Amino acid sequence: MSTPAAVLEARNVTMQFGGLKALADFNLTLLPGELVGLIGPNGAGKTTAFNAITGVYPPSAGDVLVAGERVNGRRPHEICIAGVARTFQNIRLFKELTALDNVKVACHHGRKAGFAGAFFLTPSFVADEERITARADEYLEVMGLSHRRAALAKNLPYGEQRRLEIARALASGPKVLCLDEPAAGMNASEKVALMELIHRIRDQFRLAILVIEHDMRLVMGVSERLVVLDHGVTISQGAPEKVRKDPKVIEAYLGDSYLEEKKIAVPGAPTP
Ligand SMILES: Nc1ncnc2c1ncn2[C@@H]1O[C@H](COP(=O)(O)OP(=O)(O)OP(=O)(O)O)[C@@H](O)[C@H]1O
Repeated sequence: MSTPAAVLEARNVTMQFGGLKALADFNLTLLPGELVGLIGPNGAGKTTAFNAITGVYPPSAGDVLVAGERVNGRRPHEICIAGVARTFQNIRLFKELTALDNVKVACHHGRKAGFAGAFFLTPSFVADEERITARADEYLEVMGLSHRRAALAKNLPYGEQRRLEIARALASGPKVLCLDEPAAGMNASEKVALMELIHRIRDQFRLAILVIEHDMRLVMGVSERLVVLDHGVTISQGAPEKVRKDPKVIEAYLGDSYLEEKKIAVPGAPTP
């Protein structure tokens, strides 16, 4: 049985690459409107969790459900249609297209107009096209990019390219938005502004958002709940103030020397 109203569920999802278990028995339930941070040191399995959820790799074991529907084995675009959109750690825009066209491409999801409509510019095709342009403009506005609508994606400053990726993800009309390090490469004030923006789009579109972010202070400030991975294993989860004090999290991030220095006992660890 799926949890009522959950928009996304991962149940015991495991990703095995040869001898490496990059993700082990990963469980996650996202409700509409929840903003959850997925954190952990380098190589912890965060992107692997995203890849398993969004169909980049089919999970080696376990299930992924979108709005109660099992989506294991579906292709990424099919999972996107089911309601999960994502951005990537390395920006993946159509660099030679304008900002507007980058968003319009995503707005075309599920569009029925065929070749004939496009070739003969039938009235319904033109009306459809206008509606899509208007929608794409709205997403650009939400992300503060209206002034860049005609600019080629490759010519946008880095921070704006990241915001354009989010605009494009929003344009597919998702229930769940997975953001892989959306603030990477930004300066401190850009990061804070982006996190405020992520909060706003969550409220405006009533989205569930799962965000990977390395900046602990930032992600703790923006998320209502955190899930912490280390070596593919979920070592802690809960409210940021609880996770922040969890010795297992401190140990994973900072190593034993920090714990010894601060005299913090790790549950389950042998006493010296
Ligand atoms: N396609 C793959 N084939 C083999 N190993 C992989 C593959 N993808 C990821 N891994 C390995 O799985 C582990 C988890 O990687 P992953 O990228 O998910 O970590 P991460 O938490 O996102 O790290 P980072 O914060 O550095 O991006 C790493 O050891 C990585 O080398």
